[in-house]
Amino acid sequence: MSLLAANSHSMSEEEIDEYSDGTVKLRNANIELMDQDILYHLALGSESHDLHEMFGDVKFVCMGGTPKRMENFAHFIMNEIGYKLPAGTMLQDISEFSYRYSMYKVGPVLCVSHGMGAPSVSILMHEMIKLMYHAKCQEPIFIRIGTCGGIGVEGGTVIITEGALDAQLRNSQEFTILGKTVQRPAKLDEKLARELKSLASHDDPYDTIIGKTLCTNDFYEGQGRLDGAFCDFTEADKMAYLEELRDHGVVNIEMESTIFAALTHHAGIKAAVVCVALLNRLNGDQVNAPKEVMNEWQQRPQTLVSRYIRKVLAQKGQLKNMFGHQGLFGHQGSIKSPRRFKLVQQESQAHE
Ligand SMILES: O=P(O)(O)O[C@H]1O[C@H](CO)[C@@H](O)[C@H]1O
Ligand SMILES: O=c1cc[nH]c(=O)[nH]1
Repeated sequence: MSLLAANSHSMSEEEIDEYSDGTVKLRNANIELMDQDILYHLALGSESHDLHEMFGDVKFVCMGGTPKRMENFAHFIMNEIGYKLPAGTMLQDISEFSYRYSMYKVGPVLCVSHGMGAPSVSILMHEMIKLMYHAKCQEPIFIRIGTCGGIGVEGGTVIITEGALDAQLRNSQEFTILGKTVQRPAKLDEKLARELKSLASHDDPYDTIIGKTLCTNDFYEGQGRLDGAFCDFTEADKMAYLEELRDHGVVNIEMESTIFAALTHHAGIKAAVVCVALLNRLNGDQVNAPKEVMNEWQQRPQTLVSRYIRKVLAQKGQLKNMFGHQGLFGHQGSIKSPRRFKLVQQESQAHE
């Protein structure tokens, strides 16, 4: 009998949406049969760390391209939800020794950097979904907090993705598995997108809109820029392409939404993408807003997501309960076998 047939946890496309206990299930029966599962790029392991103890309370997984943005978000959300670290402790990058991604935990919120583009996000998503599984997290929600180029929208506009399209305008992500092409739907949670939109305030000094997002594998030629190292098309070609995208309902371009949507959907995890536009691509290609302005713009998706997290926690009556929680320092202390943890670190360093 094949491994998949032998294991009741391998799930069909229909079943995965209907699991009843709220925990994340894996579509891979192999994992349960392994002695240990090393989440190599996170510097964590299912035997070396007590993942349930460390991450079992996670409800929100927020991701964005850069380690600094996610560290800032961790500090921001800590303040927003009134989470207190134990005296004398500070936020730590849990995945520091992977030298790949950064991860900060603030109570029920995990803040993780994902790097640029589909391959980087794909590796992280496999390990994050497995982390949710090992930790037995209940119905975690994944949100990407990103930046993008706007199409017909001004820099500083916040854009919630209602449909993620690949470079051929398909609402899916293409994978090559064992040499074969596989398409998986790039589905985000529509209700979550609407709920996020509803949390935009009339008092916000910027627009928050919902629209389709184009996801490319490149920042330059792939996004129709004239300012890459190479360019074999004219400005008129570029403008015709951007107008075509606009006619299709596309309001922004970035580089991770389809893989993020496809893998969360495949795992039965609700997800959303919220980005801020750094420029209006109809007006140019260079990202040239002053640093301070861009920093303030990048805060905007974080503010929207924090309103959502606060709302959910308030509904659960958990906004104030967090003061008594075990802080991050406590979680860092949940390594089951320090020796194994050292090995994971050494292995990570050896692959640097
Ligand atoms: O701001 P982040 O999250 O990194 O995302 C956007 O910025 C990068 C390009 O500058 C791409 O990864 C794109 O998707
Ligand atoms: O134009 C842009 C800006 C940010 N990120 C992108 O992928 N494209």
